[in-house]
Amino acid sequence: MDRTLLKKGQEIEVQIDKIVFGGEGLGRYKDIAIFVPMSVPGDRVRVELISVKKTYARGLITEVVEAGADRVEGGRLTFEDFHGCDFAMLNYESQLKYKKLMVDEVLKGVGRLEGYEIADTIGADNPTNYRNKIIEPFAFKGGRIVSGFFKRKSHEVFEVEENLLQSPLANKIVRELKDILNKKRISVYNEKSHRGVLRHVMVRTTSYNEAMVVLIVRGEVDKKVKQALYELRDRCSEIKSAYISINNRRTNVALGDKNILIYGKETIKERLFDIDFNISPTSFFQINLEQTEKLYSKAISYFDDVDNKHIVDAYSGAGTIAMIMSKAAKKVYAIELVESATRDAIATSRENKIDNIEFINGRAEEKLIELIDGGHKIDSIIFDPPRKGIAENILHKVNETSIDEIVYISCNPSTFARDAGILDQLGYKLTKVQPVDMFPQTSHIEVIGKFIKEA
Ligand SMILES: C[S@@+](CC[C@H](N)C(=O)[O-])C[C@H]1O[C@@H](n2cnc3c(N)ncnc32)[C@H](O)[C@@H]1O
Repeated sequence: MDRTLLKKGQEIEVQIDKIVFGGEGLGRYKDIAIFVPMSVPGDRVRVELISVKKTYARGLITEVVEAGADRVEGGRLTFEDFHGCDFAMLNYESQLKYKKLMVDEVLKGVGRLEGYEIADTIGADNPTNYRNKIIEPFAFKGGRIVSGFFKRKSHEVFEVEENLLQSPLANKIVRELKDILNKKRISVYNEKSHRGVLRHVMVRTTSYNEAMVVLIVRGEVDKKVKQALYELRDRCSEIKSAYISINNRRTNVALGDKNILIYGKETIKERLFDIDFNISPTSFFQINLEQTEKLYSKAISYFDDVDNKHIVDAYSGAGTIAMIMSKAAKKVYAIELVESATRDAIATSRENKIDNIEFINGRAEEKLIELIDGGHKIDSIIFDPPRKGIAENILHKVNETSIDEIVYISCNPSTFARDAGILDQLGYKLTKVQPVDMFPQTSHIEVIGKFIKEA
């Protein structure tokens, strides 16, 4: 078919055949691939085309003509209807099923891998209100300060009364904060003019029902903004730590360079495996506590034997995995780039009298190489890098050693698949893969892989 027959803005009817990596449904119109966000296999949908390319087009649903079996009921159609959750149109069991299929597909497609065992996705008992950290942008709309999430592919803020993924405590704090800010009539940052004050709010909540609030502003520590945080504490006694973060840059990154403690403690604590971990505003901490316990247990079970071993925890964040493994290991090296995270980890280890971890602050691509070049004994490595994956020089360096076991946790299956492909070429075979649903209602998925060097 001549694709020029398709035009942006046109409405067509499509049968959805599958969900592809990234979470969109895929169907065909004549011989053109049509990607349809928020659709499920078996759906027959009317879509309005929002872009038309040479070999494919993308359309947004205007009507579900016939619903696929995995679709939830309730007549909701859009990303906004589902509070910005791009997988919430699927019932929960099906989310888990498609996540496993997506991981498998990307391992075969990107990594060209085969011969591994892939387990069913580990699901959550609580697939809503699980997030312990939220960051919401502010906007000024209809004469009011609002906050929420950005609409799909736009910078227009969409507000919801009770966010589906946030903890009830975070929902309450954000609601009270907006009420206070509206009464104080503090200006909202405008990214075009680079003027105005309020940019984002970040709230971390814990299983102790405590919270940290970080108000991110342009300018300086203003009296009115400070006052707003004090009034917020009067309304929400759960807040144990409050910061103002100054972000004067033209950037999409929320947190600024200067984070100033306004009241309370510098860190809040969260408990995992009987350890209370310190968390600063800028330190990484997994956002879903229930699933983190399952993720770490499974990852650690992938090691043949930890007892008395020398382990590297590369990309170690606030030191969670290192500290859990230190109970059985002889020594753990914890390598982390962000200074506050290393500082938090050191404080946690002291408070818990853990003395067999060496905390190394710096880039894994330099510090791990130094460890290896320094001749330190290393039996196994656990990697848990950010979305961009592991720097390639690390994988080549590891290959020069006698380390024959690697466990790799990833929040991005496509870079995981790329790195697994490189490891495969080096002789490290991917033997087992475990998808873990850290992000229910969204198409994001965490994976754990075990690699063994062939003798
Ligand atoms: C996905 S988090 C994992 C943290 C930790 N393992 C956990 O489960 O909480 C990735 C961590 O890698 C850190 N990081 C990012 N780039 C890095 C680099 N080049 N070298 C070392 N750490 C890095 C981030 O600051 C973050 O703490």
